[in-house]
Amino acid sequence: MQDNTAAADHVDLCIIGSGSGLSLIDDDINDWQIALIDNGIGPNDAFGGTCLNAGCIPSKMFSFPATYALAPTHAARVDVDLGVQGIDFKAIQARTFGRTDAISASGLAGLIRRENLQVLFGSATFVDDHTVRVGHRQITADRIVIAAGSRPRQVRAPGFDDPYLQAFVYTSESIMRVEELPQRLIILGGGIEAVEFAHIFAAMGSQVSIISRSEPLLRALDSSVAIRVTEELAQRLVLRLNQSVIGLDSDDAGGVVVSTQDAHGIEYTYQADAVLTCVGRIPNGDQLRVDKAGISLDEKGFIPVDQYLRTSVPHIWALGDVCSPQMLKHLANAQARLVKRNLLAERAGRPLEARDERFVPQGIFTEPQVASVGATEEQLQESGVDYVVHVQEYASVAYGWAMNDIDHFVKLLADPTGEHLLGAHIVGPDATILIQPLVQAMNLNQTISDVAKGQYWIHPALTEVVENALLGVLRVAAEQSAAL
Ligand SMILES: Cc1cc2nc3c(=O)[nH]c(=O)nc-3n(C[C@H](O)[C@H](O)[C@H](O)COP(=O)(O)OP(=O)(O)OC[C@H]3O[C@@H](n4cnc5c(N)ncnc54)[C@H](O)[C@@H]3O)c2cc1C
Ligand SMILES: NC(=O)c1ccc[n+]([C@@H]2O[C@H](COP(=O)([O-])OP(=O)(O)OC[C@H]3O[C@@H](n4cnc5c(N)ncnc54)[C@H](O)[C@@H]3O)[C@@H](O)[C@H]2O)c1
Repeated sequence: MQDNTAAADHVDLCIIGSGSGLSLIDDDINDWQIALIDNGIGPNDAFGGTCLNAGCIPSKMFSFPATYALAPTHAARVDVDLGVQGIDFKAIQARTFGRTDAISASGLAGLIRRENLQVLFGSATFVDDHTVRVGHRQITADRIVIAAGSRPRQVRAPGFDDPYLQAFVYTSESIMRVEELPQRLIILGGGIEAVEFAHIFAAMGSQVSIISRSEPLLRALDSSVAIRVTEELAQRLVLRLNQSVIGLDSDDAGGVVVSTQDAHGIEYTYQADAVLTCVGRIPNGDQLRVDKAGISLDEKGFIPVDQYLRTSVPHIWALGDVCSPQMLKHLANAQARLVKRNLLAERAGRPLEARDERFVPQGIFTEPQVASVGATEEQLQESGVDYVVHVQEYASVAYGWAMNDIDHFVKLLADPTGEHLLGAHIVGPDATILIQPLVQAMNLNQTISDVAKGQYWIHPALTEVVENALLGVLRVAAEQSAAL
């Protein structure tokens, strides 16, 4: 990576982080001198952030072929006898990283050609609110954007800091580049990464066990969805729930032993060839010395930002995982677009634009797929908001019959008048696609009636389950108000 010491030490804009921060750089700000600082992702110190190098994109390039491995089970439901001859893990690795590494390299090469941009490789720390240090350079900037992302949380238990044992421990940044497919893989954690990687590695041929300190998996989701996913994964994987990890040791056969303890103090041991930690991510603000710029982190380590994505220091902005607990790429991208518009607005003396993050959807690419937007039923109950609920089974529509689906559903939560959705949760095939009209309805303030009745729904496509879910929740609301 270029570290051009002849370049100016004062710039108009300094960006920390080459993930979503990269999209700030385009021809609209060609008249600004820009510094972009990045310290790289994963074992290769890859340029371009998490999504491209170790997150959304490679993990989905693994999970798509993994889903084929379940085709025999799905096919058997509709009287087709399929066999999987095998999955070529090395070929999937080569195809995935052949593509993402090339995009990372060409993206960097394209940036370096920009005359108004200097790219600095290393870890940025603040010296004061206008000055950032990277290696031996100090860059002063009129404005700074912090887009430094997050990193995997480490497990704190005896053995996890042992250099010999660390060779067996992987995170999302290293597991997809593992030299050999582990025969026995233990995944620690019960969240999104855990269920996505469990699906991938079980399909590739590893014996996968998930160890989670709570129950069900995906506990932050609507509980009916979380329970459904947990039940289905339990049919294919070993689940050890409600157990806390208390240690890691070597075994006599060249592997490792993970020790756990349950709520009653009973201890268990599990042998593995590799351990993947999926116990959450830590925002990287703590490594930036933001206090030197006059910024304090919140109690969870995020950089606080206002409705315009400005930090407490008006010329320092933040976006993405470093300031957003949801940690989702489509949110980081939207924030980068907003920061860009606000930088231009400020330059032109126009009013700033506020963010709208009421209805940020989420898709989880395990088997079964999950998608959700808005409130869960538990959140509505906790906050005392009145609601009506309707669950529409895939099995209730013609395409669900064609699939012979018996397990999956769309769950809608609406205000008691049946006018607007409060939450939508889907578990089952193509959930991440089926949710989109509901995301649209909530973000564009469309009524349930308009979305359900104001358009043609293709017959007999699976989207009819969404249409019927909308009609169903309208019916429940009407019945409830008639009963009052
Ligand atoms: C396995 C996995 C799968 C995921 N799948 C999905 C998905 O399917 N859908 C989805 O929406 N989201 C997904 N995510 C989340 C998504 O990847 C992140 O929300 C998103 O990439 C965050 O973007 P960002 O720009 O905030 O941070 P990043 O893309 O991480 O960019 C931050 C950059 O800053 C650099 N940096 C950090 N500290 C410093 C410093 N001090 N100095 C200089 N540079 C620094 C880092 O090296 C990095 O390049 C996934 C995440 C993981 C781990
Ligand atoms: N498809 C997607 O959108 C996608 C995919 C992967 C990751 N991500 C993003 O990345 C972020 C991180 O994912 P994740 O699965 O690591 O986090 P998560 O917050 O979804 O799950 C973390 C899990 O680790 C457990 N945990 C936390 N601390 C622990 C400890 N000390 N010991 C044992 N268990 C512990 C939690 O109980 C939870 O089950 C998420 O916020 C998510 O938005 C998104």
